[in-house]
Amino acid sequence: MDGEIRSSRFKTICVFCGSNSGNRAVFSDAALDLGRELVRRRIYLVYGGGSVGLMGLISQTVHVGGCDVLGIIPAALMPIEISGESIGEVKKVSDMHERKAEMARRSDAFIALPGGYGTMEELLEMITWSQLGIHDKPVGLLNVDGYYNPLLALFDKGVEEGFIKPSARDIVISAPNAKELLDIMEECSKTNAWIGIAAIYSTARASGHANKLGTVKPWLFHSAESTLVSDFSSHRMVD
Ligand SMILES: CC(C)=CCNc1ncnc2c1ncn2[C@@H]1O[C@H](COP(=O)(O)O)[C@@H](O)[C@H]1O
Repeated sequence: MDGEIRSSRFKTICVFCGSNSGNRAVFSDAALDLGRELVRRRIYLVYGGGSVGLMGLISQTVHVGGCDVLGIIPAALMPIEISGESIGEVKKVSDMHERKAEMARRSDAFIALPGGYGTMEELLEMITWSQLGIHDKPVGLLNVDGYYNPLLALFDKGVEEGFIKPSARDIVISAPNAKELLDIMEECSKTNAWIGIAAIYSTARASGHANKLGTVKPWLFHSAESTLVSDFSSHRMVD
């Protein structure tokens, strides 16, 4: 990563990630790298509010880099022996449901790093809310060292077996590293047609023609799904 500061279309991104660090350094490295990439683009972080696992690594990196960090944490997880010392601003909420709604309301986009059930549940909920038109914000998956390949294969199986619409499969934007993921998400959010653009990117990546994407006309791919109204248009960091 170069040190150059870049502006971003996103003011705030919510990152879902493991409360553990995983068994291999590649996962910690990816959390630190995503944190640095957010700082480089001057993007605020919304996260689960703990200092354990990958959550702690990314929040520390963004905070030290000088960008705002907002942890949203249910009262039951607040004791320091459970979640560790929180970093930056902390908002206490009553339960996990309120936490997710608050995270979604305050963010312009979502990214999932590797994690366990908690991370997968948060990711799946944001995908589902996008499918239902509850929000229209990009959902990114940082597929570190292929960690999420089995989940992506399950999504493909869902399409093949008729449980997931092909257009809904493209809600998830995945990439192997933070820079590539954020570049694609920024490109996709330029118009409301990001679902269509994401599909073009994934097809181009698969065929090795990603460098020709500069010729894509975003308006060609405007999808009906993308015009649905968002309940979460407000994204101020502080009430
Ligand atoms: C009781 C207990 C095990 C607490 C561990 N400490 C935690 N502190 C804060 N948020 C957490 C914690 N464990 C899970 N989460 C929530 O679940 C997600 C991660 O779960 P997981 O590690 O992927 O599955 C986080 O994004 C967070 O929203």
